[in-house]
Formats: sequence, structure tokens, C-alpha cells
Amino acid sequence: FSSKGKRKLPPSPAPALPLLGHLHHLKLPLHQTYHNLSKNLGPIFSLRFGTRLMVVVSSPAIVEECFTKNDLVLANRPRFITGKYIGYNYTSLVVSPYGECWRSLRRLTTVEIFSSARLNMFQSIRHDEVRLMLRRLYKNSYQDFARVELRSRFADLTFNNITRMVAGKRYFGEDEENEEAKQFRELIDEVFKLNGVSNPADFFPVLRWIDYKGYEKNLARLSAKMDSFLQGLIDEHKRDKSGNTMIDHLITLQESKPEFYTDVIIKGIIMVMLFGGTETASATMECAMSALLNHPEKLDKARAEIDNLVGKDRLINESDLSKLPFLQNIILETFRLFPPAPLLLPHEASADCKLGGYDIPQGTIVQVNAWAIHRDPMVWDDPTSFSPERFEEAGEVGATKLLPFGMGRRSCPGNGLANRVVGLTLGSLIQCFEWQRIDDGLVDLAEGISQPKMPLEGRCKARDVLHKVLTQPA
Ligand code: HEM
Repeated sequence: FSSKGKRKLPPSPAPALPLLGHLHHLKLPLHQTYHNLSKNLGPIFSLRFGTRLMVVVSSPAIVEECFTKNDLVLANRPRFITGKYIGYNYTSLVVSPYGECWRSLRRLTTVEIFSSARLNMFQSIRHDEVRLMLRRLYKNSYQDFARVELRSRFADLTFNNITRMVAGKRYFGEDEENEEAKQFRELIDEVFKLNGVSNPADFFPVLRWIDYKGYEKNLARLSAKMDSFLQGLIDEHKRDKSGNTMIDHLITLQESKPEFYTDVIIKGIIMVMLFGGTETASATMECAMSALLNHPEKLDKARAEIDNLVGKDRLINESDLSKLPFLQNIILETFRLFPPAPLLLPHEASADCKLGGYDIPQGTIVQVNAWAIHRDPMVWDDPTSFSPERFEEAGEVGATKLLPFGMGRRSCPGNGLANRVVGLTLGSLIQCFEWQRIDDGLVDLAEGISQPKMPLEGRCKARDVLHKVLTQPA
């Protein structure tokens, strides 16, 4: 828009303060604040933070514009400081700007990591991890109901799934007390905490010069530690090439095309899997189980469906999942009400474009409020109720209405893996145990958050099928 005066930006709230812009409007959780703002400003509005313009979109029609006609223009990511440290100087898949590097990584990971062939190859790991969780729960609950905490079990399961696929190692859970596992867990904990904090210096460059709160120094220190850990894993696999893990596959590719499959690229892929593929899936499992504990009749319906298909002599496996529509609908309904990434990931306009009739200048950050669309009464009947049945009636739901994995070329490539691991874990817990809440009160799934306030606890009692399978001679 050659003349700034002529452009028509999406509406914004008043007042905007000098320098700070709309910063004072922001309250956590952001998706809820944005939702409240959109009630007055409409389905597209803009905010200014320091030097940056941000546009927030919260209607299916404008989402469609974002990811069809403008998909290419919006395929960029803003260059936040975390991308430099956690994203290997903007070369990893999540933070890489749209261009040749991103295209090559996306092609590579589609084939080497996310293809059905690769997912099938690592299926035994997922089955094994779920069985381990069942066995541990069984220890306490084979005679009577026992109180169990689930958040940490889901976290251990999803992390071990990824670390076993990547490097053939388990680092999480009560048995993993060796030094390497402890070190890795501590490191992950620290990096997750720092990565989850939004950094004002991304919007106010002056704060970066003075390294406000030492944020960047901390990031640099942690990412160096993480890098040396991951390099250690790669070196280990280069010394012993007998494995069949993702690192081994990538090292084989490195031998034939060393200029692209560098160690940095491999480490970036590992980081992306650890960050993209763990908390998202475990939070979904926790929300789904919480909702089922609050709605025992849905849990019974899902169990009847599983018993009917799988019978009472074997455990559910991944190939059963596509034949269990009610279980699938429970997962969809969980994604609808509790999307783990309520604002997806930020996009950045690489050129001027138009959305909803407004001008969007090059460099604008575009955020999609999926959470608000998922709860919009114009889109969904009785939007706040947990009703998996709505998908039976609705048939195919449009991708602009239910978009937990985003849409368009930057949408999540891990959705197949996520659906498998969430489906298998939930299906197994439903099949193998009776469940009750710990008391009469409902599990607190407070509006606006993507995880219950407190780590989920429930009471479970093993069912005959688990007893039969675990006590059968091998
Ligand atoms: C319940 C599970 C998951 C949810 C809800 C989820 C959600 C998302 C969302 C919303 C995005 C951003 C889309 C956008 O830019 O608009 C994304 C991107 C991404 N996700 Fe996931 N994700 C999940 C699991 C996974 C898993 C298991 C992996 C890999 C192991 C993964 C890897 C990625 C990567 C690499 C990207 C960046 C893609 C790109 O920028 O080209 N995700 N995910």
C-alpha cells in the first residue's frame, strides 16, 4: 500500500498508548482476551505492539481467505527471538521463513517422519509405551478402585514415544533414574518453561539491546546445553550404525547428501518433534479423560463400542481406531473445546494483502483464534457443551470451522501421529478400566484454558480384559 494514508486497517480498540500501543489490553489467556475484543470489533481486528502490527482473525470466512487465496503470502513466520536459539537460527521447520529451506524440510519430514510407512514402522513403540502405562495402572487397581494421577503419565508416555522414535531411548517415567535421563528431563523442563514465555523484546527492539530480564542470555545458555546433548545423541548413532531410529535414517541420508542433511538440520528436526509432538498430545489426552470423567454416559458409550469391535480377549490396537467412530468423535470434540494451540502459530504477511475487505500490510503478524471459532454459537449449536454426538449428525465438518492443526501449507504435519497416539491411549484406558471421579465434584475444565487447572486425578479399576491379557502366559 504505497500511501499509508489510504490504507484501511482492521479496526482496533482504543486507546493505543504512545510506544506501547495496545499492550495494556493484553491479559492471559490471550485467546480469551482476543475473543472479548472481537465481540466489539468484529471477526478481524488489529493491535499494535511497539513496532509491530498484529491482526487477529476469528471467523471461518476470513480463515478461508487466509489459507486459500492468501495462503502463500501468509506462509511466513515472524522472526521471534526463540527462533534464533530453539529453532537453530530460523532453520527448523516450525520457525523457518517460507522458502527453499522450509520446502526441503517439509518434503523431507513428510517422507521420513510423517508418512504412513514411517508411522507404521514406529507403531510398536507406541503400543509398547501404552502397554507400559496400562501395566503400571494395573499394579494399583487390579483388585479395587485406586486413585491415580494422569497428567504425569500422559507426559511420560508422549515424551518417551518421541525419544524412542528419535533416538531409541526412554528418558521419562519412574524407572528412568539414570544420569542421562535426569539431565535430559531437567533440560527439557527448563527449555519448555523459557520457550513458553512471550518475550516483550520481540515487539520492542529496544528491550533486546538491554536484554530485558536476561531472557536472551538465558535462552542462549539453555540452547547451547540442549544442542550439546542432541549432538551427543547424533555422535553416538554415528559410532554405532546398527539402529533403526529416526537419527539413524537421517545419518544415512547425510552420507549421500551431506550439504543438506547437516547435523544442525537433524538437531532442528529433533527439537521440533520434542516441542511440537509432546505437550500438545498429552494435554489432549488429559482434557479428553477429564471430559469423560465428567460425562460417564459418554465413557460407557465409547467402551461399549470398543467391546463390540475388539471383544474381551485382546487389547485395542491402532488398526482398530478407524473402526471406532464414537472414539474418534470424542477426540474431535476434545480438539474443538480444548485446542492445544488455541491461536495456532503466528503467521506473517510476506507482502501486502487483503483480509475481510481490510488492508493487511507486509510484515503484519496474523493470528487465528481457533478457540473462539470452535466455540462460536453462529458455527456450533450449544457450543460449550461436550457432545461428541454432534459430529454424527454434522457429517464432514469444514476445515475452517474445526482447525486444531491449522490449515494450508503451514498446517501441522504431525496430525496423523497425534491422532494415532491420542486414539490408542484413550481407547486403551477406556477399554481396560472402570473410571470414576475422585469425588462428587466435576473435574475443573475452566473456560479458556487448554488443560485442567490441576493435574487430573481419577479412580480406576482394572477390567477383566486387562487381567486376562497381563496374566496370560506369553
Ligand atoms: C494434538 C497434537 C497437535 C496439535 C493440536 C498440533 C497443532 C499444531 C498447530 C496449530 C500448528 C500450527 C499451524 C499454523 O501455523 O497455522 C502446528 C505446526 C506444527 N506441528 Fe503440530 N500439533 C500437534 C502435534 C504435533 C506432532 C505430534 C508433531 C511432530 C512430532 C508436530 C509438529 C509440528 C510442526 C513441525 C509444525 C510446524 C509446521 C510448519 O511450520 O510448516 N505437531 N501444530
